[in-house]
Amino acid sequence: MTSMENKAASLLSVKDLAMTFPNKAVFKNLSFTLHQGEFLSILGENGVGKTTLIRILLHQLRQTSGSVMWHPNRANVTIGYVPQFRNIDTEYPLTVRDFVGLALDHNWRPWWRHAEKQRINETIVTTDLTRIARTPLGKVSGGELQKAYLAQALIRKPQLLILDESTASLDNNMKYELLNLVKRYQQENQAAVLFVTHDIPLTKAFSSHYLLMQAGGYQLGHVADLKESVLEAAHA
Ligand SMILES: Nc1ncnc2c1ncn2[C@@H]1O[C@H](COP(=O)(O)OP(=O)(O)OP(=O)(O)O)[C@@H](O)[C@H]1O
Repeated sequence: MTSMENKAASLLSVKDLAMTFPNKAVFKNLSFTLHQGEFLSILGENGVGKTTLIRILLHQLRQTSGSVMWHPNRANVTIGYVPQFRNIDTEYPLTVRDFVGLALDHNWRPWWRHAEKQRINETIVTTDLTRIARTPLGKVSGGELQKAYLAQALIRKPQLLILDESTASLDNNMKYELLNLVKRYQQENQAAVLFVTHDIPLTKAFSSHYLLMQAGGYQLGHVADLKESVLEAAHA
């Protein structure tokens, strides 16, 4: 995690970050560096500030103090985001393929250019959605829905992929299936991953590093160094 330990180029440096809401100090003095190709799991009890951190990184919230530096700069770092699972309307009319393509910026043109069609097709294949590409999103299973969100997040080839409890509520096979797709993308593209989770086995199986957020502090390290007592404390 530290720049000494990792020779890859850094993508994101968070320094002395603090966030205080009017009625609550969430975290302070949070510092870490995320490198290209790194898979960082963000762990911690409910309410410790994991989603708040992600919202700051996504510019949805402004931190109270501290800095977030992107390399080379924020405008040149493409981010993909996969949300937490939630049910969608069974009448939702867009097909999986159209839903995946929604994230392409096509300036309100009502058709896809050839290169865009190719990118959609490629992404559908790499996320294992070919069989259901023409199925309305409202008719697919929970695991397939999360794969469609992943495909939508991957379509612009992000250098950083953020998963905010995206595997919660999936069955165990689906969790592994989804994260295998994430891992393959990460490795083939030297992308970085931030994975917010309460799932310790998944952290161990897929991430290289962890950030354990705790009331009043945090721990940062290699997943091999995660201690059982720490895991239990994190497993709220
Ligand atoms: N916009 C807001 N205004 C005031 N308080 C907020 C706001 N957003 C979050 N909080 C509070 O900040 C704390 C951290 O919330 P956050 O959602 O970041 O925690 P979390 O670690 O992601 O929790 P969980 O694991 O339950 O998702 C909580 O006490 C929450 O109630």
